[in-house]
Amino acid sequence: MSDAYLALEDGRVIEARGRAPGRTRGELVFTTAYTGYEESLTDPSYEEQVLTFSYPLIGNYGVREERFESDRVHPRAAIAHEFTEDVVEWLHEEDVPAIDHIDTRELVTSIREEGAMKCGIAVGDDVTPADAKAELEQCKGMSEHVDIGKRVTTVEHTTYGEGGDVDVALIDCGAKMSIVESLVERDATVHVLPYDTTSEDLAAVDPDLLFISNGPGDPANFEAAQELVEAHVGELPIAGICLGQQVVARALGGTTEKMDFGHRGVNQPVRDLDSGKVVMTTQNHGYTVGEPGDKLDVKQINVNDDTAEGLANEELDIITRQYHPEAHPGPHDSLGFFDDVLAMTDASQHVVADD
Ligand SMILES: NC(=O)CC[C@H](N)C(=O)O
Repeated sequence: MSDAYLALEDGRVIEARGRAPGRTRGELVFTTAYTGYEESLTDPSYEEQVLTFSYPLIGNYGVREERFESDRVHPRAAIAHEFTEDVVEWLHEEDVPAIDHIDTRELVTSIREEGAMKCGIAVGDDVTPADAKAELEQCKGMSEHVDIGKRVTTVEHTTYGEGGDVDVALIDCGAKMSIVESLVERDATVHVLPYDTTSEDLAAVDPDLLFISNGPGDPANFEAAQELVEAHVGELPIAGICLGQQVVARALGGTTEKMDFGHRGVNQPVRDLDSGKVVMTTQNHGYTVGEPGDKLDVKQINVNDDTAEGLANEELDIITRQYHPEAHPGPHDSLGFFDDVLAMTDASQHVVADD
């Protein structure tokens, strides 16, 4: 008998050691990041997912709030080969089930071979394999979480960096705090606005730049953000990170598709097609832009699988990234993205589209 079970969509039930109790379900994914567990666990893009760490020891440098990317833990459960007491205590307080003493190498291989899959987890003194299976049966696919934006967005307009040089409207589809900080550090005033902000709401802010944030789930479920991009393209410079890139692409006639197991880690190589330069990037996504549409050019690609990592339209003042240039966690290679984005707000550079 064990005190923790993980039921997988492929029919297996795996025994583990229970570290934080509870019963839950979600899409089982993995990250290869070897640092940054505080940032990953508080990244809103992990909402409705169960996060497996492929790095075997998680928690070796403690838990500090100043590293958090949001005010709570977002994955529904966490899995590692070994969690330290610090992390276990934190997940316990946050009511997030955690399991370890599990063969994560084998689990990650299964996800790579079979794709991200639904799972159910049951942790506690009296749990049985049937409890984990019952959770699995109730697990929805990612795209079925149509209201996912509501659970991760700000409720009201919040301003950071008052009195800055430019006003950025950041549509919060589940934004990481370090995106806000990266802009404020560069003297922007950041208006964090709800995911369902309308054009009328945006007019009240009168921003110099429209920025669509990262966020969880299927970009097709962020219709309001897509409509904002459609309404303001050519009139405002537009930027996007991760889900933001996907939303911008969809708004301009592009398509998005689900990947088999996604990209999650801090060493994803990306090639810039103009310069030929390769940078290491932080990533966390399960969807990707398929066709960019005829208004956007693919400017950067993933070295491993050629998927679109950066899109742009210089005349319309649009730049997006599939990866996370804010680098929390991860390498600082692409922090210059924020300078490029803010440079678009320079009126002398901004050409208004005439179609
Ligand atoms: N980090 C993100 O913004 C993730 C984007 C989207 N939810 C995906 O999984 O592809």
